[in-house]
Order: sequence, then C-alpha cells, then structure tokens
Amino acid sequence: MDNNAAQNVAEGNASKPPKLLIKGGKVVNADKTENVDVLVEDGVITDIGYDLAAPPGTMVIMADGRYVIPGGIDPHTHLEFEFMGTKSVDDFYKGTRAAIAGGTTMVIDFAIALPGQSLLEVYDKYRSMADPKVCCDYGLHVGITWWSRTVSKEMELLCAQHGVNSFKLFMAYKNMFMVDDGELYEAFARCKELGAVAMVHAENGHVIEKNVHKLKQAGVTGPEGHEMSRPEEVEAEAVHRAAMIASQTGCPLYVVHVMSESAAKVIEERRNAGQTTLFGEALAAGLGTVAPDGKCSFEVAAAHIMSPPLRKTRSTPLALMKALASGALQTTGTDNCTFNKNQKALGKEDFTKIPNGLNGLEDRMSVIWDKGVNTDIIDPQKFVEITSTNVAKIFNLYPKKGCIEIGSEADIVIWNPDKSKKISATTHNHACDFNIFEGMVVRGVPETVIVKGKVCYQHGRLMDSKGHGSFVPCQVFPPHVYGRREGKYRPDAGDCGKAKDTQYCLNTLNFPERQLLTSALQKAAPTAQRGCLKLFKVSFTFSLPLVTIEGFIQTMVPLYKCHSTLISRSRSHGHENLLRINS
Ligand SMILES: NC(=O)NCCC(=O)O
Ligand SMILES: [Zn+2]
Ligand SMILES: [Zn+2]
Repeated sequence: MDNNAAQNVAEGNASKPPKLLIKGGKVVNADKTENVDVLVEDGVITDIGYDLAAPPGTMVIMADGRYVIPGGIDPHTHLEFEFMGTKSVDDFYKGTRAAIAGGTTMVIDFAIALPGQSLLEVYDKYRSMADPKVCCDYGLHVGITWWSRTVSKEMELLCAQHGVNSFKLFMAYKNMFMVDDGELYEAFARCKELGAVAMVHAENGHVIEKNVHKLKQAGVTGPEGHEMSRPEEVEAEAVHRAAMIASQTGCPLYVVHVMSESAAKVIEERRNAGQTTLFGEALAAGLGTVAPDGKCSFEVAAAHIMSPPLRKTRSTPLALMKALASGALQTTGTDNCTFNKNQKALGKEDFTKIPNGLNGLEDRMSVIWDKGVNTDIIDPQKFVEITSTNVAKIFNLYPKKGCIEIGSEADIVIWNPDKSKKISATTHNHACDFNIFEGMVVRGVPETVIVKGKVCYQHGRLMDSKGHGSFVPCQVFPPHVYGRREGKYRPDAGDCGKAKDTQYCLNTLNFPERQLLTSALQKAAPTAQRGCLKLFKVSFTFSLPLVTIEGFIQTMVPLYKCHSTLISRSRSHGHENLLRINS
C-alpha cells in the first residue's frame, strides 16, 4: 500500500475510498468459487482475475487462506422501531455499525404504518431517521396494517417513485397490526399488479388472543405464557393460509421469520407442489438457539421473547438449517429488534406486554457459519446464497449487490474460517444490554469488511462510517420473482391462437396458475409416459412470470422421470414468448 492510501485507511474517513486490491483469497459466489484477485475502484468492483497488478495508489489487502465473500444482506431489521409502548434501542447508526462488525453490509428495515396512517408519511419518517446516520446501505419494506383506496394508491406511489418493492402484512398482533384474510387478498392482488413482493408475518392472531385469555384465566402471567399461547400449528396454519391466498391472487409471497419446523414444512410442501414464488426466511435466532428453559429468570426469558416465538424443541435449529440447505427456505435475516432489560420489564406482570424482539444483526453471519458450514450442513457457496445472494435476487438488488462480479458494488467481506470469537453483550456493538447468544463461541468471523469500497471494519476495529451508507431503491418486478420481462408485462393477454398439437397457450390460463400448468403438462405427458425415459417436447406461450414456469416445470418434470430437461426461450415460432422443454 502506498503512503497516501495507508493514511486514508488509518483515518478511516477518506472522502473518496482508495483503490483496493484483494489478493490471494478464495472468492466465493453462490454459484462458483475461484482463487482470484479483486480490484475495487470508486466503490465498484472493476476487475477480477489471476495475479492482478495494483494500479498506483492502490491499497493491497492480502487475503491468503481466507474467503472473499459478498457482504451479508439482512432482509429483516427493526431499527429505532416504535413498538409495544417503547422503541427499539438499536438505531440506524448503532444497528448498521453492529451489522458491519458482523460482516453484513446492507439491511432492509420495515417502515410500518399504523392503521389509518399514510404509508408515504411513515416512509418519509424512516428516510429522515436513517439517511443521515446509516453506516451501510439500506432499503425499506413498508408495513400495511389497514386497507383502503388510499393505501392502494400509496402502494403504487411507493413502487413508482420511492424505491419500495415489498410490503409486509401481519396475520397477528390483533388490534394493532393484524389484517383479515380479505385485506390480505386485496394487498396481495395489488402487489401482484405492481410487481411487488408481498411479505407476511404468519401467525393466527385470533387463536393467539383466545389462548392468551385462557392462560390468564388459569393464572399464567409470566413469560412462559408467550410461547404457550402461540404453538407451532398456530404459525403453520397461517403460513398455509397466506400461501393459499398468494396462490389465488398469483402473487409472490415471502414469509418472514419462519420459526418452526412445521411452518418450514408447509413452505417446502407448497413449493414442491409448484408454488415456486413462495419464499421463506429463517432467522439467526431460530438457527442459533432455542427458548430458554422454564427455570430461568424473568430477565432471561423476557430477553428471548419474539413472535413467532423461539421454539423450545431442541431439534428446531437443525431442522431450519436443513431446510435452508435443501432450498425449502431461501434466506436468513435477524428480525433485529432490540430492547433493554428495563423495557422488557414492561411485561413483568403480564407476558403480553413484554416488547417482542431480540438481537442478531451483528452475530448472524458467524452463527450461521458456525452452525451450518462448520457442521457440514451447508458449504460456503450455500452460505453466500442464504446470507446475501437470494435476498439480493428476491428484492431486485442483484447483481448490484449479493455477488462479487465486475460492476457490482464493492460490499465485500474477507472471512476468516479459522478464527473464533465468544459472543457477549459486554463486547458487542449493539445498543442493547443483552445478547441471546451470550457465551456462544463461534468459529468463522469477518476479518475485513468493505462497504461500497471503503474499509469499515478491520481486525476487530470499526472505522467511523456514520452516513457512509445510503438508501438503495428496490425496483419492482424482480426478475428472480416475476420472470425476465421484455416490454410490458401482460397479465391479461388472450390466446394468441398459434399453439398447436402439444402446445398450450398459457395466455389463456390465468388462475390458479399451478393447477392449469399441471393439467397442461399432464396433457403433454402421454408421449413421455409416466415412469419412462421417452422423449417429449412441449412448448408454451405464456404471459406468466418465466421464473414461475421454469421453477414449476423443474419440479414437475422429474415426476415424469424425464432423463434431462432443457428449458430455453425461443422467438422462432412467431410467439413472442415461447418456452420449450426438451427432455
Ligand atoms: N418479531 C418480533 O417479535 N418483533 C418485531 C416485529 C415483528 O417482526 O413481528
Ligand atoms: Zn413479524
Ligand atoms: Zn420483524
């Protein structure tokens, strides 16, 4: 490194980040691992290759023996969130600082409008809280807790003018955030029209209310009542219901904080049945720990309370990790929503008043590496996929984020798989006074964290990065979710009249997409015959998202035991969009 570059890094506040050359590391993307060097200029990756030379003024970072991975993207945080009569203590400064210390270089937070409140107003409020102080980039999901024509219109404005492409609906928190099935339907249908991703907090709020009432009648007021009131099936039922409504509206659905094996199973089953735009997110908390046993103090029990609850079942973390490994779940977040002990004490006499939420933002990457990679359940590529790439794809940030490619933003982590750390509230960078992973020793830590080309963390030291991050607009119609579109999306296009023989014009097939695709494939299948390897060929014209169809066919075709499947787009048959499967 030359003198100027060295001084910039030492000060940590250079206005223009120096050029960086990361040498000797193993670059891991979700789809490949290569021993290559990475050159960064002006916050962007400008070259990747063998033995790259350092241009003048370049800071060279040696990464021998370490992995070079895309910075983590946490799709689920609640920073300075006003909730249950108090406010989460990690604000956009402390929270994003803690994120960087753990190898996360972007967060997506939730701007949640209260019933009757304008979505635009709450969005503006979040922008003004976050913009001046975020240390890394951030995006916003908007929470919808009521339904009206105004809400519908504001969703459109948020998508068209404000860089929002995802909306969260709540099936729990009755009388606070909860919407009913009709409102879910309206919101999902609107998301589909706008090309947005619907998100859901899936728990049955009515059943929880009844259970709370029964528990209180029986004299249960302590924190143990929380999990008792929200058993696994209460979560699983809501996941199923939300997925069904998403299917009926044709809307992609992202289930946040999947906390139980039963809920993960519902997602897996529906995906296997063809609902391939159903996505599920596990949390660091659910992967790394379980609910404490009943003998612990109020303080400890309350600190672990979130919704859906951390499960007592000791097999849950492993089951969730396996669900990520198999692709049944796709992403990991944290739901970082931190409260101090004095805030948790609001529920000392009544468990329903304990503010729901816990930490994870700083520890997510190491906890998942330790519980997933070190145990051989996932490999480093899968780690990258579930901590960064899939989030970038689902929320349309890819390939700007979520990968190490030429042209991508330089959000890069040099990951030391051999170094360990002991997690503790006494040393963490969060604002809260408790850490649910207290005492856990994790092997695999970030050594250097580069955010948009600036070294923001190195060897345990955080550089001052207040305001270094910025808001990242997320565009609608993520190709990963809605398919690759050319021109205008045509959800209502009619039969083109050109489909012949084994061709089915899917323009005529609207809802429910899955059943219609199934029967179309079944009609094509006789030439293949169930269970044999005979060739068959079928072409579809479609107005549906390509990814939906590709994903569907990839799950369907093996049912017919076809030898191999090639799916390609063709324009040669006079169909604007022709999907051909050769098997
Ligand atoms: N999850 C939780 O307990 N707190 C944050 C709000 C939410 O995501 O439901
Ligand atoms: Zn939630
Ligand atoms: Zn949340």
